[in-house]
Amino acid sequence: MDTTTLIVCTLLVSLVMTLTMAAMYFVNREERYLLDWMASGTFFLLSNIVAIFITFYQVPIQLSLALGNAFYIAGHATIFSGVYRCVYKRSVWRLVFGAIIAVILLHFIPGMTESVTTRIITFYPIIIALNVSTLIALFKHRPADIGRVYWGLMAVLFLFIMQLAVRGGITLFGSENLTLIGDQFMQTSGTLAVITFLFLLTICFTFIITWKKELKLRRASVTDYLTGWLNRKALDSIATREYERSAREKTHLGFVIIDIDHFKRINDKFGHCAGDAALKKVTQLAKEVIRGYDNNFRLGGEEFAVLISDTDEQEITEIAERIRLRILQSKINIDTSQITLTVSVGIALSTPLDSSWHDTLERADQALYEAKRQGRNRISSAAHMSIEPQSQLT
Ligand SMILES: Nc1nc2c(ncn2[C@@H]2O[C@H](COP(=O)(O)OP(=O)(O)OP(=O)(O)O)[C@@H](O)[C@H]2O)c(=O)[nH]1
Repeated sequence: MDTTTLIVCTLLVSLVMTLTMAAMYFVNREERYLLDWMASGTFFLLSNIVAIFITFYQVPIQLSLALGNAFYIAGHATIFSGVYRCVYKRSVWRLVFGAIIAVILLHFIPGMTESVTTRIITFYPIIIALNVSTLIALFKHRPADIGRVYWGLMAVLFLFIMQLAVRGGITLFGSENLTLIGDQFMQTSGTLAVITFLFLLTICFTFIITWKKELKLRRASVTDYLTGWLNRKALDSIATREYERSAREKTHLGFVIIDIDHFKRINDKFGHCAGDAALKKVTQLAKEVIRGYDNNFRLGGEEFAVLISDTDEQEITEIAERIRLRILQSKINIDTSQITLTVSVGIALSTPLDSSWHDTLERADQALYEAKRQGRNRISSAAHMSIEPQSQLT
């Protein structure tokens, strides 16, 4: 393939990458790493525009090469900065500017403009280092739900690094006098590798953003927007799963149901918005004393539940008491006032008589109403009440 066709093909793929990232950013404004990847496509595009100028016009060769290579390496640096921002929420644009300036300055070293081999030996390690850094950043950051999404991008980066290493090795250790065919082969294979790389990068980036969006939607569909606690839909699937596990492992599943006392008075006195803020604060306080792996749900209104797996009466009572005391001992700011809220708590453990988790929850609910009946701001346990599981009642 002739040089011009290759450059035009690379230019078009860079353009597609830039426009795809721009379109993605247009509909996902909060995902700012898309701007880095859009900049990456733009840098690759600019490096190809410079290559076209070098091919067709009499331009100052040293400056053109410096700019072309600086843009090309900036393209790789912004892939890294986008990935870094995507997984660590931090920008590394200083590195991008540093790379651009370093590459431009390196072109003023004597011999750099004249020798392709010197340029390959100088710049390949920089490109490899940037892509290895991207790979490491992805590899080190693998939260369970999203990690899989990065495997495709990691594979593409790995293959690109490998071909760079091989081509760099051939240049370094191969024949000193590259033939014209050898030269053309190196050039053609190198440019085709870049075209494939940019094409696959665009697919991987699009996949990452689409999947992240999908996960966000899935999470939102099971989360209560006000408190951030899980909603009833989530309760259904998580409680079913945990109940079946506890039955299999012959352990107890526990429910702690929390209900804010006299919450209606807060709404009546301070208004619904203040009531919302109080609900948020109460759930934050409770969360501080709930273990990270326990699931917490908003059942509706001012009623909440904590689902505790593999537990016993003593442990569940301690958790309930920690929640009650944390809320009781905290001052909650509403408008200019500071108020203290109390909660009533009902607890229940699953028993062999339960036919499903609904029975356990029902008993915890009845225990809660017992706590209310006894004067509120207290814990009541289904174990100390003679409540039959709902499914046993006729
Ligand atoms: N601000 C706000 N209030 C809510 C929300 N959901 C339910 N409520 C209010 O919570 C109050 C619950 O009142 P009640 O069921 O009478 O219970 P209570 O006043 O807490 O009294 P006890 O539970 O018997 O101690 C009602 O006034 C509801 O309007 C919400 O999302 N935001």
